[in-house]
Amino acid sequence: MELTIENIEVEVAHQAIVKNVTLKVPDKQTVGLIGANGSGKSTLLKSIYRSISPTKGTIFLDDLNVLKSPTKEVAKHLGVVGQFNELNFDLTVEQMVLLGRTPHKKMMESDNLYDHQRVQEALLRTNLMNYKNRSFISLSGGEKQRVILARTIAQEPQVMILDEPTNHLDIRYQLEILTAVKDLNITTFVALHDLELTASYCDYIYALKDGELIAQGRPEEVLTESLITDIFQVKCQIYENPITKKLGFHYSI
Ligand SMILES: Nc1ncnc2c1ncn2[C@@H]1O[C@H](COP(=O)(O)OP(=O)(O)OP(=O)(O)O)[C@@H](O)[C@H]1O
Repeated sequence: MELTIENIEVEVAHQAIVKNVTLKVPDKQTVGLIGANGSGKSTLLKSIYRSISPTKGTIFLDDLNVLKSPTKEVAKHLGVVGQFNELNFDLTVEQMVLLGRTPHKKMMESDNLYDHQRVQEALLRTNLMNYKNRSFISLSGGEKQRVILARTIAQEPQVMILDEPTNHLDIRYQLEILTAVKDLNITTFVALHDLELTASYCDYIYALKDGELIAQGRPEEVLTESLITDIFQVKCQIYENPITKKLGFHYSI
């Protein structure tokens, strides 16, 4: 399923935060979104999953008009791993992951064997089998992040949006989470701060500055020393990592 965003503008308090953004995430590709703090990444992602209404523009999942379709219809196809995962009420990890099945259920329909199988598979993929009876609010930030990913996997979306999914995660889980997402082999649009992870996991990258897209292309095309200096206001040297053979970055001020 392809995600197509055209001419999206988002204003907050009469100020343009996202300015005329047009982009595409092709079927089964992993596309990254990079930009400094405050550049508008979360706001753009929120407009896709309808947590914020854009003032202008269109968003399509293939030919499904996201901004004009019922939320439940969109949720059958679009999964989200957002930045903040706090709850005011408590659920076990397993119950939390089971919530991912909600878009596929009719009102009052009970959970069936297929739903429970999806939950078990999601718990396995995120290494959470031993946590399934734990209370969600007692978990660490990184554990919560993995539960939210498991919930999204159980949802079986064809398109996934992730806003800084590696926040709170130690190195092992950063790699595990991104690998788990990649293994789903679905259309993925992900905001990331870590440029090495971005370079190794993304097929294509968009760079946002002050709400505008200023570059796009394959990682080695977009991640240049001058672009990184422009976006993040740091000096940067790029090298080939001798072990991974992928892009490595050295920063200084
Ligand atoms: N509800 C709001 N009211 C006022 N300003 C807002 C609101 N939401 C976002 N902004 C502002 O919009 C800008 C973009 O914020 P956004 O969260 O999209 O940035 P970001 O690129 O995701 O940043 P980060 O990397 O820090 O997560 C920021 O300057 C932020 O302060």
